Amino acid sequence: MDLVPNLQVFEALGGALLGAGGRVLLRNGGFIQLDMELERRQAEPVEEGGSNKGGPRGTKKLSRKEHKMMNVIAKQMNVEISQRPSEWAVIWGPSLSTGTPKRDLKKMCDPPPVEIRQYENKMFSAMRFLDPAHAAIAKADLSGRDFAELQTMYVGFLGGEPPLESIEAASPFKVGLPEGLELIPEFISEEEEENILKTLVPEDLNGLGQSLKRRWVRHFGFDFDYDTNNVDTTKPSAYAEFPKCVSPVVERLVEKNIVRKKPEQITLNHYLPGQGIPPHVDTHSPFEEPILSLSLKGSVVMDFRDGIRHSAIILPRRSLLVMKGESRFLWTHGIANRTFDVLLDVDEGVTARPREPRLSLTFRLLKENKVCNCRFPFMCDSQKGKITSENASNLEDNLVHQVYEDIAQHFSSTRHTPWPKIKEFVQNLGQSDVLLDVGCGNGKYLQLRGSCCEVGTDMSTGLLSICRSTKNAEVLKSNCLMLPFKNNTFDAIICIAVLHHLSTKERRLQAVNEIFRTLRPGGQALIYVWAKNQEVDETKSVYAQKQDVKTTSNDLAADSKQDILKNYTFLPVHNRESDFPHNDMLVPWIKGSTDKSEVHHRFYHVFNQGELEDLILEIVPQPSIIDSYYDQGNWCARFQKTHV
Ligand SMILES: O=C(O)CCC(=O)C(=O)O
Ligand SMILES: [Fe+2]
Ligand SMILES: [Zn+2]
Repeated sequence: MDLVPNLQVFEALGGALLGAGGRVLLRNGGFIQLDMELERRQAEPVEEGGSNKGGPRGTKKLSRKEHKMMNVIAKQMNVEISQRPSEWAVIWGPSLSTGTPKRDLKKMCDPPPVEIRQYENKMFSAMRFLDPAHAAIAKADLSGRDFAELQTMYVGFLGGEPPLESIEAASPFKVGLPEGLELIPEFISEEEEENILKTLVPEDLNGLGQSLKRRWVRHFGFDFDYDTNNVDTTKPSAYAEFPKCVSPVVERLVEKNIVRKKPEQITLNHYLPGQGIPPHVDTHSPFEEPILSLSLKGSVVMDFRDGIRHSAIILPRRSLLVMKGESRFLWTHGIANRTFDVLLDVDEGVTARPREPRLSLTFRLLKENKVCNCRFPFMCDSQKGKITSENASNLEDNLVHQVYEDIAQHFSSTRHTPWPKIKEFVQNLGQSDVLLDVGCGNGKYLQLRGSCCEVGTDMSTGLLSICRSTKNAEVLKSNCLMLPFKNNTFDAIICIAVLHHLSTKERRLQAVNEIFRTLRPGGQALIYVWAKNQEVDETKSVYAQKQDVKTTSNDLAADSKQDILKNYTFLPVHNRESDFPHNDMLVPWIKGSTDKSEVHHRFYHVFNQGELEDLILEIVPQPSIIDSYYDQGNWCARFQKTHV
């Protein structure tokens, strides 16, 4: 019997999704711990009758652990565990969470189960055998064995029937098709596909494409700029001509009236298993509807989301996806970074299917007037409200200052540990150096040097009183745009996680100017701001790793404490599943326990790489930046005021 099933999937898991500590990235962006006991187990001596690899473990230990696992499963399934063999058994390990197809699970048992049920985001599968004796054999064979080196399998018997598989979990259309979406199967023939794949092989396009974090892209007609999410129509792409192999496709699009004119722009995306594209809406103003995506080489599940609605749609190879109406302008579309998809198979029911490499061609039609008049103003770059110098101060009052008043206690309770590099900066100052902390919050960077002269400023009265009561710190209420200090006062200034709450560039410059003005010549300042990019070298920041509650721009007002948000529907709400798609966003703060939690939204301007340095260099004469780096989701810069 094959005891290491589906190695391929697991290798892929290990390569792409297995994070530190044996964590597996879930489809919803969270993590599950693959085997919390792995390290402990390996350190333990092997009991009699057990081996550390492959074979069943010491029976006593096994049964204790197994008992625990079965209790967990029983609770989740709402089915009793039976001590005696029964026709239904449950196995911990191979499951939808590990991307194990049912056929692989069948192969592990001899005799095989006649039915398998799997559940989304669950680490177990239920198996029905023809005879309870077969279930007993499966338990004897599999319980306590390693599953592809990653975890131990446990098997138990069920006292009743397990829940039915939820069709919801993997239905191609969880909530039905988004309005305006159409999928045309077999839009191109196998020969046409082969012809395109022969010409557009990513490896052959040396230097012509762009390697993005999670996929490889190349543009035809006009380049697509991922910073602005727009095309520059004044500059045709270096490869303006469409390749000949796509001509039949373009002609067919017009012939079949799918488009009213020939598309002017094509984006080629190439995805390896584990890769994807973050949820997004193609910017409205540059492109008219429809937007088209042709799938080649491999199939994939594409997720459409509209606030709380989610529709997962299988895109078979050679099919054409046509996005019009709501599906074009309102719903986001994206492909999760995973090595397998969970889907509903006619024969197998809910099951996992390993991903294959996939190539897609997105066809877009340029809009002549570059103005969109769609019905979804809050999703529309043409109709969105804007942050202006007139409303910026109000916006910060409502979406920053007021929020920190409301969450002061809870916020402070989550902010204990000083970050090492900031602590180091402060502790390297001389005993007589005077330090200013602009936006000091609960004062976690104050008094790291014993009783030195330090001043903190903040806009939150709540946080300032925490500074006073817990540290007896010298703090005062003041806006970083207008520091109440004379020129050239401080030996050092820190400004941590403050500038990203300012809503226009002018105001961010003003704050840097205030830091520069109050710093003495020769003094140094350290600034931290939140980065748009929350993942560097495949490592997510602590923020990006946490699971979030469901909040989207559309149910904004619904579960938020802030009535005022109606005035700011043009600001999208970030959800942690994806990178920040925009620089200016609302970030939810969840206050309280899960069932009685309140959601507060704070305004953030997240910084692009290099943006902080550029800001500093507009104010501070060169050479001044001594150090700049990325630290846990933040861009950081240290500069010195040169002697004048
Ligand atoms: O790969 C796909 O089918 C989608 C690509 C896409 O959404 C895009 O390029 O904007
Ligand atoms: Fe797109
Ligand atoms: Zn629009």
